[in-house]
Amino acid sequence: MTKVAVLGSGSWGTAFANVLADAQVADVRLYGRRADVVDAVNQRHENPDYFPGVELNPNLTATSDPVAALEGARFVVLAVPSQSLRDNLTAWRAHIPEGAAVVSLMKGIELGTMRRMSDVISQTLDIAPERVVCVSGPNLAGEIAERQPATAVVACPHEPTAVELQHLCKSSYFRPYTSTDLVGVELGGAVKNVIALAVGVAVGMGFGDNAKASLITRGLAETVRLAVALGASEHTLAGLAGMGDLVATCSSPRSRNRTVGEKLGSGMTPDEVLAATRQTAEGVKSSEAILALARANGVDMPITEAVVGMMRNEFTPAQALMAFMSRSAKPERYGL
Ligand SMILES: NC(=O)c1ccc[n+]([C@@H]2O[C@H](COP(=O)([O-])OP(=O)(O)OC[C@H]3O[C@@H](n4cnc5c(N)ncnc54)[C@H](O)[C@@H]3O)[C@@H](O)[C@H]2O)c1
Ligand SMILES: O=P(O)(O)OC[C@H](O)CO
Repeated sequence: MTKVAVLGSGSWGTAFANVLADAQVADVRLYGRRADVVDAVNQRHENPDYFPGVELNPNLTATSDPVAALEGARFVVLAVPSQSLRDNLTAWRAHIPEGAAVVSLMKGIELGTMRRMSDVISQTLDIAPERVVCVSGPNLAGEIAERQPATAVVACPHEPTAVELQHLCKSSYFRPYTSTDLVGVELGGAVKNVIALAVGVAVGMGFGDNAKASLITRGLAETVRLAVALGASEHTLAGLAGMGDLVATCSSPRSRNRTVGEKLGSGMTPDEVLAATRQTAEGVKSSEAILALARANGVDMPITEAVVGMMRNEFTPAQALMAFMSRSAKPERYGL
């Protein structure tokens, strides 16, 4: 059986490891930092912190020893916060098997370097981009842990590697497609978190579906502008890792990013919101990196700019709305 190591036993690491175990074609080992989580997965087949009452596949085993998790792995799946990926990888690097493909589940851009996660992986591990895979799409971990139906995209510049992972994670409730457009898939996943923050702000301010649909649609337009400028195909952004994920995240009260925005829109300060947020809401930090990337490439991203301004406490949600609505009148454009 193909061995897969999943490093990170938070929300998505646990749910994706369970997808792999349910697909029944891989031997899956989940690494977690906390002994109590590892014990609960092994003994009670449950991760009570994230999915209380959800029964995980009994064949899914967990360990708090990353070396044991990584031994003999053909795929190494990474499910940690984007901003901690580089440090985590540096600690794990020596134990990642030669020739293993490395899979990013992250949806963020590194602060400071403006790098996509696949870039951070290739650079830190000194491996070719063809060995790096990204899985993304409309994948709210809670729904997937409950085995509700979902689709995703498995992206890798080396298509046979994407197909190999596709077979390992295809199950009765999880349907993965493949793509070779790693740039488009990663940017779709990272930018949708920022747009979901903006939609949350609108919800928190008490606005309705017109405002949400407007932000989703114009959010997609600015995502496409950035992604195409960086070499992605605009078709990728019309697919599951673009529009699909944007719609799921912006519509779901389960989204951490939308929830952060909602609190901001309802009058909490950025500091109060962050103090009340326990899980990873990638858009908070990645919005800064995405805005920097956009500016470096001459791309206009007004919604991202508004989110950054609100998170920096430079202006209020009401001022951000006013700035957005009073932009100059122009023809509708999608993409560049
Ligand atoms: N939760 C989802 O629904 C979902 C779905 C798709 C993609 N993602 C992406 O997956 C990535 C991980 O998200 P998550 O939801 O699993 O996050 P989480 O907060 O639920 O879990 C993060 C995990 O990383 C571990 N970790 C390792 N180093 C860490 C550090 N330095 N700081 C904090 N935690 C550290 C934590 O112990 C925890 O197990 C994010 O990029 C997120 O955007 C999440
Ligand atoms: O809870 P969020 O906002 O991190 O979104 C989770 C997933 O990325 C949705 O696909």
